[in-house]
Amino acid sequence: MTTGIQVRGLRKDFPVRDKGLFGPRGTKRAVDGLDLDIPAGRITGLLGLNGAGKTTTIKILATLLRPSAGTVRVDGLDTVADARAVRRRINLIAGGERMVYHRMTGAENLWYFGQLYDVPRAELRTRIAELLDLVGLTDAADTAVERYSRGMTQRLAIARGLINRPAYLLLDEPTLGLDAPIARDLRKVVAELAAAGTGVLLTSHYLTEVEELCGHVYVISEGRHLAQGSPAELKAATGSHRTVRLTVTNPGPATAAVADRFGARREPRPDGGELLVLSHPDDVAGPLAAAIVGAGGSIGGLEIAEASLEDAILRLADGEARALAGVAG
Ligand SMILES: Nc1ncnc2c1ncn2[C@@H]1O[C@H](COP(=O)(O)OP(=O)(O)OP(=O)(O)O)[C@@H](O)[C@H]1O
Repeated sequence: MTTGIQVRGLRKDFPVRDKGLFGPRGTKRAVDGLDLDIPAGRITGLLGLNGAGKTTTIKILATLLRPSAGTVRVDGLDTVADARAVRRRINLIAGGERMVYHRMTGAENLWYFGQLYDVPRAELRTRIAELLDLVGLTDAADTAVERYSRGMTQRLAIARGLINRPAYLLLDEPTLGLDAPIARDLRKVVAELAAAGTGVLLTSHYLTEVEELCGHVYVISEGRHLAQGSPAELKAATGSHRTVRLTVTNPGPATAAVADRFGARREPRPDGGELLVLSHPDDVAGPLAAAIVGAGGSIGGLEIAEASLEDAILRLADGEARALAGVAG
């Protein structure tokens, strides 16, 4: 049996009316021929630009929407033909959406969703206790959700997403609006689940989160594939480099020549010093500093900023905007 989630040629068209309720009918293509592979035991990222179609894709994977064309297979099962069996294998946690019932207590919600996911009753009671403990809601188990804070509600949504011990977990902005310590705990739980074999698909606007968790990332734009690779590969492919900032307190012609030789930009400082800024794929901070000292320069400060996935995505977005506008990159 093939394991993992395979998305092939996925397309989703939504019917829309151009002008108001009685305007001409048209279609909005939200997803346009996507191929994705989400293996078990890994965290795969899905990042998007320009109304990318991430939420639509995730809803199709979760069997909540039918594709207009293409297929999604979960451990070989089709999300349309075998929807029930697929639902037992997957679960969805969406930040910012109403995933739980506000009139019920936390424990009642988990009981309800546990039954919906066919969790055996004998197992359900202990499972609920474990999950409430995991998300720090044991003390609030019997409080109605309408009295929960936003963070507590989101934590309950996380417990709900794990109630059926899903083989695949779909996370759509799971840390949206969460306090930093809770977001950090959630990242830890997700990493542990993946290490234990769960396949995870993660979308997040917090790119440091994606960079920390995801081994492989797909970048999509307007429903189409734009790029894929590990965060390191995406950074390399887009030329996103680490940046070195070195302050020379006594700049002169000799240090300027060194800066030019390394291709560093020189920025005068109000105190008479000079800031050298250099982006480079290699670790050049040491050689640059040594050459400056060798040329009689004194170093007032040295900062190294690692290239981030955010830089890479911004570069991809920029390239995409140029392509859309017909400007040569
Ligand atoms: N039910 C719908 N009817 C018509 N158009 C829709 C519908 N749902 C989504 N769209 C459109 O499809 C495109 C993709 O939407 P989707 O919500 O999947 O994107 P997204 O990548 O999740 O975006 P965001 O990051 O802003 O949440 C958008 O242009 C959106 O307006």
